[in-house]
Amino acid sequence: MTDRTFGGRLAAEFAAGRHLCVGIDPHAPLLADWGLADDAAGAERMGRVVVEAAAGLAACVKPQIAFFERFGSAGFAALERVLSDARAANLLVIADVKRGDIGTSFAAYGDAWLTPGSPLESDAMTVSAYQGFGTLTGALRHVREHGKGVFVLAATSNPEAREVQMAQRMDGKTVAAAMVDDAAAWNRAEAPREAVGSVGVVLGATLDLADFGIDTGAKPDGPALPVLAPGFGHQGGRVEEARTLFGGIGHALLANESRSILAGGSAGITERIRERGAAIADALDDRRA
Ligand SMILES: O=C(O)c1cc(=O)[nH]c(=O)n1[C@@H]1O[C@H](COP(=O)(O)O)[C@@H](O)[C@H]1O
Repeated sequence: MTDRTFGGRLAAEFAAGRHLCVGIDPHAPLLADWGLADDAAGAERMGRVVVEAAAGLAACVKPQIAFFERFGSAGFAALERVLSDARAANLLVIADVKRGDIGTSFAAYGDAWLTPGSPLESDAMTVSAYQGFGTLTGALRHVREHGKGVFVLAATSNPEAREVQMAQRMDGKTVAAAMVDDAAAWNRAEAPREAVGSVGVVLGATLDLADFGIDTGAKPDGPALPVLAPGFGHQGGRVEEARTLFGGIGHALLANESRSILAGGSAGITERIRERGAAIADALDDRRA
């Protein structure tokens, strides 16, 4: 295990009992709730307050880029300042960008979000491999060379996902299970001695993963597979059920909550993060990687 890899840094968070990922999703109604304008300055203020509150309590933050992107260049400038605060606070950042494209174009997305020193530098990004796992090569270079991470969409929390993600790939696996297997295989091949891999998957906390052909019975061979699990809180998933939901695949689980933590204004946000962090840590008590 090394803190020069994303997986190593995740392992350190888990060892400290931190499994919570706090979403930074400046929805218009939430900004109103916080007494903030629905503009780039409002989104920046929310982001920076969340970063300050999450430092030391959560494993990571996950800015949802769409809520910044809607303000154009001002939104990206705001996001850069949020990311810079998070780096200064030593908080892991997963950029929720869900990028995917043909390999050459996708590589530019990887460069934007994962190059050390880039204005948008993050520790990990969410990616879509529905154009083929091989298109991810450009981002995987940053995983290998710069200790970055990626989370590949596998079984997402939204109900519309089933028709695509339950479909069969040419090898007979469901698309969702194929993403899980390809991510785990990359970690086994590239970092066999790491306790936790640097390539993870997104699995919704609102799902029965067996429906998607995903085996939750046993821990996959090799490094533990990082699982970013949105869908807790507002979408109905309960952290108290995390072990039942993820079983053997949940050895390196990051539970994301956004609206359930952000709702209610800025007052009390530290307490809400502390409480949600304790709830997920309790639920996974014997699961520390
Ligand atoms: O990749 C994601 O983060 C993601 C995948 C998924 O399957 N479901 C999902 O809700 N998300 C994101 O996770 C966050 C969930 O927000 P809340 O429902 O407010 O907790 C949003 O930013 C979503 O875009």
